[in-house]
Amino acid sequence: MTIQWFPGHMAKARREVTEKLKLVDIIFELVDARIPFSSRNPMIDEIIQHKPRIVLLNKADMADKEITAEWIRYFKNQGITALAINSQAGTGLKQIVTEAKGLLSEKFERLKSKGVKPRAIRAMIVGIPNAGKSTLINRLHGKNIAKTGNMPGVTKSQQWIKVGKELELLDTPGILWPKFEDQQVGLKLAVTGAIKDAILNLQDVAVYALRFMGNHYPQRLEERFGISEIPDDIVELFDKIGNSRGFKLSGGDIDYDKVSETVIREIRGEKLGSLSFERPADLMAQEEGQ
Ligand SMILES: Nc1nc2c(ncn2[C@@H]2O[C@H](COP(=O)(O)OP(=O)(O)OP(=O)(O)O)[C@@H](O)[C@H]2O)c(=O)[nH]1
Repeated sequence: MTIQWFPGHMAKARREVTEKLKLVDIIFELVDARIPFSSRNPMIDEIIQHKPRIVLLNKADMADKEITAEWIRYFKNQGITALAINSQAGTGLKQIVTEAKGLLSEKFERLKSKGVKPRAIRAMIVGIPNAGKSTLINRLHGKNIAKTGNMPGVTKSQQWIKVGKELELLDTPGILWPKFEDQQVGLKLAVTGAIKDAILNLQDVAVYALRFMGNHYPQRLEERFGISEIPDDIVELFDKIGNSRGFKLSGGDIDYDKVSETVIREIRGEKLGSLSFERPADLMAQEEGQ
């Protein structure tokens, strides 16, 4: 799904999430484990206020395991429970209910002492487009839910999806916008496939991706593209990859678009392994510099 985020759309998205907040006990904030900072909504704390939440680092199968563990510690230090999950394969999902029960135990005890009958925990998933919200809902539900398209004149009421006996999930997730004004964030969203290729220049995204790989995973870059040494000059690096793969235009020049498209496709397709584009240390350094 592509959403053009204009102020009106952002206000509407926020209103929708705020409305639904009243219905739930807890929020499951879904982010991309490869970019847990850039794939969050910049106003999430303000929007969900003091509602209990669990951050779900989704697509953990595509991220660097050690860095995901660092992110879990980073959130924990902020008093936020974070879990690594893979919604596609369904791994890590059982833990969600366990953690939610723990976080809500006091509230439910209080309700019980007031004589309220025990009930399932009510939750809602929120996240930016492409975070994996539908995949997670389908996984938790255990079977595919038919997507209801836009039907003019039909008001869609909220539906609860039962996840075992202990959890009820709103069938429609809250979709919030990413922090796209920041160019670095935009590049990270592009390289992980969260925003449409047409929005950013392909070569810009490839430059970002190659620099990142050169700094953090040089060996994988060398091995994948059959190059012996990574030059400092980015054009030289494009040339080396182009030559190694034989991406030439008819006049013999390197086809930079083909290099760009290939680099991005292969990174997204995990041909260069599991990658994390953000580390908590980068974020903390950024915060200190402000
Ligand atoms: N490898 C991997 N892919 C995933 C995972 N979760 C979701 N995906 C893929 O990510 C893409 C986006 O997933 P969706 O469930 O459509 O994301 P969404 O958040 O509902 O997206 P919008 O409808 O745009 O808001 C799909 O191609 C999924 O197959 C995961 O844990 N691991």
